[in-house]
Amino acid sequence: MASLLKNARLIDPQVGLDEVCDLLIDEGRIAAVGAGLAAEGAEVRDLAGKIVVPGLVDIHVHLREPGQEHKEDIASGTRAAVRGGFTDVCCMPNTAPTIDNAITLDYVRNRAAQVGACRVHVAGACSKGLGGEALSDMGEMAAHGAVAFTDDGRGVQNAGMMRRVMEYSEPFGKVIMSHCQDEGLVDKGQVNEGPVSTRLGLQAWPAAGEEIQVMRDMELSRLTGAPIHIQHLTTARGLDMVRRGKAEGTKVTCEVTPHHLMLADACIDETYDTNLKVNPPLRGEDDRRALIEGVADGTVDCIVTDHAPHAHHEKDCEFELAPFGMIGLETALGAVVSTLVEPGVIGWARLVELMSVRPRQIIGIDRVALEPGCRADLTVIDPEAVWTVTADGFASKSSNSGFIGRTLKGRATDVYVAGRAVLHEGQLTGPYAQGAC
Ligand SMILES: NC(=O)N[C@@H](CC(=O)O)C(=O)O
Ligand SMILES: [Zn+2]
Ligand SMILES: [Zn+2]
Repeated sequence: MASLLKNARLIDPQVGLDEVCDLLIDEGRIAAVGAGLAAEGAEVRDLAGKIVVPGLVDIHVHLREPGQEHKEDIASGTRAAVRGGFTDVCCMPNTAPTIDNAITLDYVRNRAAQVGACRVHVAGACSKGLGGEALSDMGEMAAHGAVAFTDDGRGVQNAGMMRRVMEYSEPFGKVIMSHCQDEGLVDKGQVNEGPVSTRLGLQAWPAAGEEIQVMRDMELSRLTGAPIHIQHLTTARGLDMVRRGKAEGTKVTCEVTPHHLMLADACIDETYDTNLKVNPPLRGEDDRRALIEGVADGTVDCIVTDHAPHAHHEKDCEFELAPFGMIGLETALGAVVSTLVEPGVIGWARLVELMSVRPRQIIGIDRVALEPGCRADLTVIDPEAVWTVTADGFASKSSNSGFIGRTLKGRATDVYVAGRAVLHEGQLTGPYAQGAC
């Protein structure tokens, strides 16, 4: 059945749209956009006060399937994504077994087509078992639908190996995503190296442990011609390197997470809250502010959650023993609206670029715009919704969020995938997007 969304503020910088009008969905596509639309037989929804944007896309999530389904699985992770307002996610290959071959990749894509609540794109590994030594089956994975390659969870340690990854993958036209971490420098670092690591008496994870690989991978991109996407960038200097690289024409893009934009290492003081143990670590206040500037000035290409679920018993231990990572799918939009849009750091159009337009471009999936003919993958946002994050309120199997107890403004109320409401007035509906991608 056709759906007519009336009186919403439609925002899409791709087509220069920011106005209150109507949008008609028919047969999975946008049929019309304009004022005073009518459609016989259509379900009519009054969305006065709401914002409608091209569906949000998170290109860095960990769905944990196969192998770690006690933390998350494709069904629960994509439900969390939809609750957070996302129509698409791109999942990382650090599963068990690693997604480093076409068979495991097929498994994830087929499973997502059966139980996924939204579209699922898959990043394959660069190296076998994330070992950093032997190339993965990149060609076969590209042929079977991988959208990117990354050893996320680990940095590729050997520069020669990273060069081979870039050279080998280049003909497949897939972006290499880089988790920048020099293991020699970082060693068993737990928190950012600085006053906080000293105060807490925890082993330090220095900024240089990240920046050295940011610089190295941009140089290797220049050498090979392969595009490089810097994952979860956290430092002011790293951001400057990307800024300069872009000015020089390097094929570099970068992402930041809501937690690195909103939280700093000082938050860990006294609490030793293991939910704040993430990789890369929460940095100092100066780095945090620099990242916000990078988001505002266009250096940062996109915002991703790095949704990294871990079970309660795994995080409920000494800081040093806890795994790195926090969940983020269900809090990302509220965190971005509260930290960036509400204070006027960015406007809504820039949010759409950061969370919808650029992510699609980086992983090379179809453009979605608010114009007739486009696929109706849409997110409806209540910009005035004020809500408090609670440990028992997640659709995710895990609740290791660093935002628990915080009050956020802005929340997705409805999500359409191919014209189907997979989230309706805040409720997950199912049936899910079959055969997604
Ligand atoms: N970010 C994290 O702290 N953890 C991620 C790995 C990663 O993204 O590097 C995980 O898989 O748990
Ligand atoms: Zn990572
Ligand atoms: Zn990650």
